[in-house]
Amino acid sequence: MKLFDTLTQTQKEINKKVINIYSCGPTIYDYIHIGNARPIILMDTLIRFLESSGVKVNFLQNITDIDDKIIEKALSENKTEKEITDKYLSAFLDNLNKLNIRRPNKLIPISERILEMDRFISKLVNLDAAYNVNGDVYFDIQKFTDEYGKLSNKKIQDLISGNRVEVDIKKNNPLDFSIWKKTNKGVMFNSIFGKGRPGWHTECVLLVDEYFSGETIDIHLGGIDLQFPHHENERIQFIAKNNKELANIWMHNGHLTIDGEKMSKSLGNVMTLTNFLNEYSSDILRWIFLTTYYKQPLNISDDIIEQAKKFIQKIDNLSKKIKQVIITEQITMSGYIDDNILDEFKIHMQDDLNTSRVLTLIEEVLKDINRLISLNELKALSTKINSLNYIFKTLGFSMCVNVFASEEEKDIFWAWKKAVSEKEFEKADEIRAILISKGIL
Ligand SMILES: Nc1ncnc2c1ncn2[C@@H]1O[C@H](COP(=O)(O)OP(=O)(O)OP(=O)(O)O)[C@@H](O)[C@H]1O
Ligand SMILES: [Zn+2]
Repeated sequence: MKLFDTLTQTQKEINKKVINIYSCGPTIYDYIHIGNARPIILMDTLIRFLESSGVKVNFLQNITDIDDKIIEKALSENKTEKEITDKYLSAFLDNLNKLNIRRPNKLIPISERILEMDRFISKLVNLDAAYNVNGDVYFDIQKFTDEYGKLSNKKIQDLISGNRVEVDIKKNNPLDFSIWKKTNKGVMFNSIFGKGRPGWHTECVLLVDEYFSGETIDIHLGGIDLQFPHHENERIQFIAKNNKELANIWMHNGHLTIDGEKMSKSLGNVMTLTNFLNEYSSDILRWIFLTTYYKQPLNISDDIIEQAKKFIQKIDNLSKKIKQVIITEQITMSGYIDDNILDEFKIHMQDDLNTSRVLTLIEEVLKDINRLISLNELKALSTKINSLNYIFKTLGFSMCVNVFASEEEKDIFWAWKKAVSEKEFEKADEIRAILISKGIL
């Protein structure tokens, strides 16, 4: 399949039997918002599709449980960092369950890798790619001027003269970034450099390096806001240590916006995922994300939520209709799938996850299904419905169209018909309520 790579700004072919993937995980100091769910659902869609095509996926994700934001929150709430991270990690995992996310093969809290971090940073220092200033360790950009800035298409000189970086007298160069931070505040760890804690950019690259044994991985994913400096800094450390690219494909999702602005904790315009899922559903959020090319910004609005609700309602109504057809026409659905529909689905997904085109395909299949029902051409019905259900499952939706009616359901349905025809309206109403609760009417 083809996926867009930020580094080369091209669509790259990726056709392997085993695919290694890394995605930057959350910093667990607060509930995640629906913007944070965009890379999560994007990754889930990609992995589900790859696995449905027989690819073995090794998916690694970190949990940033050491960070200044966590320390600040712990201090402000008079709690330990662990109390904060335990609370938000369990909320995050609960969110993943409710979103029906295929779990990473490995989900590693960085606090479990401090020894390895020490070794990784020492290696960079020994290679002269980093330097220690009284217990603060910095990456030395000056040694990598050929490579630094390539991922985000920035020139080192522009970055310095653009005054985008704070001046720190301990650094050789204003762009050098902290990889081990000496500290006397908040949680800290022993290292050969003294007490401190790791820098965020090193957390991710260390895990990639360790878990995938220093080999270039296939896909690295994160939101576009992480492209610079976070991913640039991950990449340069990997190159410094291994003399090879970190990832073959750098995937970046566009922002979820609200009133045209990035949804972000710092701007205070967030809707937490928990609240969204309480009010709407995981299927509604998935549908909304699928409407737009993942690299484009996507604005969340009442309007798009309404459209999503209508879609889900349409599937629900169809499901009921099919169940009634199965009962009244006494048909049994086959297990066959329409290969043409599946082929088309695959072609769109292989085209850099052209999910909006997949939604159009779904609408076409729905039209076909309704046409077959109105013409009473029931033989071809099951292959269409099975194909639709296959697509829903592969995209991680929990909804599907009924293809079966139990004997009990059939009996209740006919009892209702009988009550209606015999004008026993009270009884008919009672049975009708049962049929509604069973999703038949
Ligand atoms: N509005 C958004 N739309 C899409 N992706 C986003 C959005 N905000 C954050 N992300 C992505 O979510 C993932 C987790 O990011 P991170 O933990 O840095 O977010 P955050 O600190 O909560 O962001 P913020 O403080 O801006 O709300 C990253 O891949 C990031 O790019
Ligand atoms: Zn990262």
